[in-house]
Amino acid sequence: MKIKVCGITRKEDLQRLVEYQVHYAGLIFYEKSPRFAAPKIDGRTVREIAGIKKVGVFVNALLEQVQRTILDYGLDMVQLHGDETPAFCAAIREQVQVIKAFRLGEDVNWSALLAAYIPVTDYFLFDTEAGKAYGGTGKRFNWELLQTYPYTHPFYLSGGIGLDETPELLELQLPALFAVDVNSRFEDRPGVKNMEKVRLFTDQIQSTYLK
Ligand SMILES: O=C(O)c1ccccc1NCC(=O)[C@H](O)[C@H](O)COP(=O)(O)O
Repeated sequence: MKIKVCGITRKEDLQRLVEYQVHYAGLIFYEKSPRFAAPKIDGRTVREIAGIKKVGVFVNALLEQVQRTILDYGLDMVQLHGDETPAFCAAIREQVQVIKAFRLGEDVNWSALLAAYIPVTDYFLFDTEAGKAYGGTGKRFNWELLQTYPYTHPFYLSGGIGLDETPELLELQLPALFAVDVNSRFEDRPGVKNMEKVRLFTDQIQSTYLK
């Protein structure tokens, strides 16, 4: 299982993720997020750090803004966390791989939600529906829903995952589960990661799954 740590705003945290062999670092380019990366870490700093895939997270951004940020920050992937259309995903996918995020609650109609996005994305990400918030809420959704996921299209599991969830996470038998995405449960404050918690988590995941 791959690991993504989202909400990175500091060079030192990004460097530590490389050291811990985390696969993906998420940088949030949504100005209403307390983890908005742009004012805190610049493109050159991010581009110069190798050894980890950088994922830019956007919420209903303009195509040109996403395209410009991909180049400025050397993004490997884009995660679309708002109400982006399949056509928008397809346009971004001409440049980099695309993760489309969906927020889940108690129930889901998988085909109505996802079918149109399968041909235009590389991965899905399932996060938690929590009022008007787009992400980073620290809340879990009903993981039982995942037992009914009907596709082979790979997905990231997200939403409220902390160290307490690791045993349950490691027991999940879901063939399409590709990666786990963590964020606010590994912070001292928004945008400042608690790297000791990240290290414990990566050790637990990596000792179970072959990297
Ligand atoms: O984290 C944010 O502030 C955020 C704001 C707006 C859109 C997306 C955002 N985060 C995206 C992520 O991929 C988070 O890791 C995901 O929502 C899970 O967060 P958490 O429940 O805190 O683990």
